[in-house]
Amino acid sequence: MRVKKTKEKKKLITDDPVKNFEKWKKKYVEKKTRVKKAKKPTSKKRQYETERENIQKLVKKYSEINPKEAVKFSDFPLSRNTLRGLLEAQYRQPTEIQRQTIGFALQGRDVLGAAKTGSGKTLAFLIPVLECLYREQWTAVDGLGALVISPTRELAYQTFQVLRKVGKNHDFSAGLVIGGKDLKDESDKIHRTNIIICTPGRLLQHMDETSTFHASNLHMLVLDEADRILDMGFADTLNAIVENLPKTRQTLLFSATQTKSVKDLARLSLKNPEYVWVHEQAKFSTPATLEQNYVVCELHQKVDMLFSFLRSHLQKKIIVFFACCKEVQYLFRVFCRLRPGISVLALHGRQHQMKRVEVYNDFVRKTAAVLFATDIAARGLDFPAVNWVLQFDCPEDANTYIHRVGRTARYKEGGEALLVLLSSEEKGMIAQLQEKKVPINKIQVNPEKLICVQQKLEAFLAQEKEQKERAQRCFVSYLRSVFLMKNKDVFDVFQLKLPEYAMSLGLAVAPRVRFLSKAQQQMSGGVQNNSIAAGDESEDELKSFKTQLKGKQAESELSQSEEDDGDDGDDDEEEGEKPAALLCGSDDEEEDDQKDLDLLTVKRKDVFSVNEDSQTKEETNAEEKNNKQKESKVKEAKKIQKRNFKVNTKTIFTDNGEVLQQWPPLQRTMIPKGEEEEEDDEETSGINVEAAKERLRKEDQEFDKKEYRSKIKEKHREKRLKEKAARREASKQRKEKQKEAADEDDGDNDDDDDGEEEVVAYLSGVEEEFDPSTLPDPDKVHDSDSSDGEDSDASVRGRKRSFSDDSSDDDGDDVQQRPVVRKKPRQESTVTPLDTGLSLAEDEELVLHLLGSHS
Ligand SMILES: Nc1ncnc2c1ncn2[C@@H]1O[C@H](COP(=O)(O)OP(=O)(O)OP(=O)(O)O)[C@@H](O)[C@H]1O
Repeated sequence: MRVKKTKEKKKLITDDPVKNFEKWKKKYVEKKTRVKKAKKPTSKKRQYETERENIQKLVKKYSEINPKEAVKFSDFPLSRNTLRGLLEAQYRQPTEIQRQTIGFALQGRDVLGAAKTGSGKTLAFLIPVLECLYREQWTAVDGLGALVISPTRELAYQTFQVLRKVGKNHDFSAGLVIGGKDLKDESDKIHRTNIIICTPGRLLQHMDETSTFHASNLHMLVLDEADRILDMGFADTLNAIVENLPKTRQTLLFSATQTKSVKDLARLSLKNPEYVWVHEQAKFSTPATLEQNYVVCELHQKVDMLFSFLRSHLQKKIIVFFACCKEVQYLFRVFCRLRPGISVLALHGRQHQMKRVEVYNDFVRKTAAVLFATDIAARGLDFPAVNWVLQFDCPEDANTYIHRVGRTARYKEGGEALLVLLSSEEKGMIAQLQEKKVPINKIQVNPEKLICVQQKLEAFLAQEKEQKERAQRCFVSYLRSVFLMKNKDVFDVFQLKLPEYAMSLGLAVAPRVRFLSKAQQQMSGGVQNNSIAAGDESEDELKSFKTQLKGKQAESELSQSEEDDGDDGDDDEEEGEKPAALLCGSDDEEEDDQKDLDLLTVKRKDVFSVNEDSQTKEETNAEEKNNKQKESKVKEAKKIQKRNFKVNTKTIFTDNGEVLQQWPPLQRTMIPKGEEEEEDDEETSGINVEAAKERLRKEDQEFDKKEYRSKIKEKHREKRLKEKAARREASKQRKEKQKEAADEDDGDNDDDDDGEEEVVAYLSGVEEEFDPSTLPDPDKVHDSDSSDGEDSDASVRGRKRSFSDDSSDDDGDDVQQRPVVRKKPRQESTVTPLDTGLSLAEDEELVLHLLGSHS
């Protein structure tokens, strides 16, 4: 049946193809328009609606989140893009802090999260950030939606990298806003950025200076290392930032050492925040996989100890923490030269941004290396597989200790930490650590295993003045950092043995540390009286020093120190005095370092000029005073010069009463003594400019005269030589003619020998007036191009040899050059005709007779 039907159909088609085509076409067009109609409007709507439906579904689930049941990230109501990002970055299961905080954050609650170092706090806030903007369907035109503030550039950079990895499937734009980068470039893009990871100083700078930048739409604010950002160092900056943010935002605070200060939290206007202390009930506040020890040693043993430690841990990845930049700078350099057998890197706040990133990436990649660092590397940095953290200098407090050691033993890995303490620091520091639940054991250093490097350092310093200056700055800077520490139970600068410490750095003598002697004076209460007596020190110095002694100031400087733009007091000082350095990441270390050796100067507390009034007044007063002083000194000097005073004169007499000058040494002049007009001027070390000019003028004249005379002499000499050569040539020609006439075989070489030296001298002396006609005939016997007497002797010797030994190989050239001469034996050329006293005819007869008788 079926076969029959198809046959009939085929027949129909073949019967009327046009009809069939029309029919098919009609059907096709109908179908196409139907599909078009059905597809076009609904597809757009559906996509939009699907997204909204998805979001609604997710939001509905928020209230059902049970952290205990969340084993995988997919157990949380997260967007598909976020889940894909996590999976692609190999994050499958949430850590404890992530499990406990993500739910609250998704629900829109303010969160205070605390968990041990290396426990995954970064993702605990980045996931809610992504979800928040996804929920709002954020786009570029909406501007800034979420803000993450980090205390250091390196940490901001690291967080930015994690965000890029996890959030790569979303369409939001993210930006890294930190100091040391091109401000203009940032300004151009910042208004289109949805998520900003930043350091506080740079963010505030944009808020102040970039007109297109505003944060009025901000939905979420995150403070990473919140306790650090909320402490005094950033207080003013943070207050200013918060003022620019909308109050309706959600705020998340994370740290391993979370603040509970109500006052701090009030500043952020948190609304009913959720406290999440993951390890509150834990026995210890540091990772369980971390082994911690400390040693007590003398200050002057520390460098040897560090070197010995490195020598015995060559295959490890180590971070060494120091108290200040200049220690890192000096010890990094000398350790590179000491070649401990492991690569040494340095990271501190005085490096240019490019260098900082380079070092950071370098250390991330390396499997065995040691990084010398200040506390800019103490918080948050996630260098993979660090085996050891060595604290060369005692940390400021227990919290700093916890963050420093937290650079190892991260996320289930193991690690070791060693703290080096001075005996004066031991009691106070260990008590603090115990209070913070840090398990730490005391171990001993084996003195026999210590490698002494002092002599090598001394040798380096003897070779390089720059290194010596670095050592001096390191010395002063360390003492200053100890001096400025708040906790005086732990840090007592007056207990330190300074000469020994200086020697351990390779210095022969301990540099003078003025702030210490002044502090001592002040402690003994004698500063007021002494300040008047000490006439050599300016009032400004004294004033700045007094301010320095005020604890509050020091505190602020120290806490400020961790910000990326500087990590010890010096850096802040640099920033304060040169705001430009903050913008371009300037590294003007030498100039600033010099100050260390001189005097401890006050650093600015309010780096961002929030409390401008009182402070700037003080500063401008001091500046004005300084300028006035400088001006008056210049004026005074000019006055002295005008009055022709003799300044700085020191006269020493010999036993015989003759005047001796020791310093400055007498300047030797070309002018004979008798000609000097103002000879007595030289007795002074001051300079009489007019007299000096006059003397220079005379010396120039004298020099010109001498030059002129020598040129004239030279010309005369040339003339004489030319004449001589011409005479010689004439006599040669005459002789040749005579010889031709007298005897064909007569030789003519002898004269040339004595003149050869002079010819050479002539050629080299006055090249421009060279006259080829003065040269000896090249066809004659001349075998030497020699230009000195010795060579010309040699040529003579060579010629003699060639005459005496024709077959000699050595003289082959001579043989070729002088075929004619060699045919004639030298003796024959000297035979003179015998004078018989007869006539020519008689002589002929006599010869014939003799020949006849002889034959
Ligand atoms: N869910 C996860 N699964 C696997 N690894 C994770 C997870 N979360 C975080 N990590 C890894 O753990 C390490 C530490 O994470 P993170 O830097 O966020 O710790 P942290 O708590 O912020 O440390 P710190 O207190 O020192 O800042 C990182 O290498 C990170 O990749």
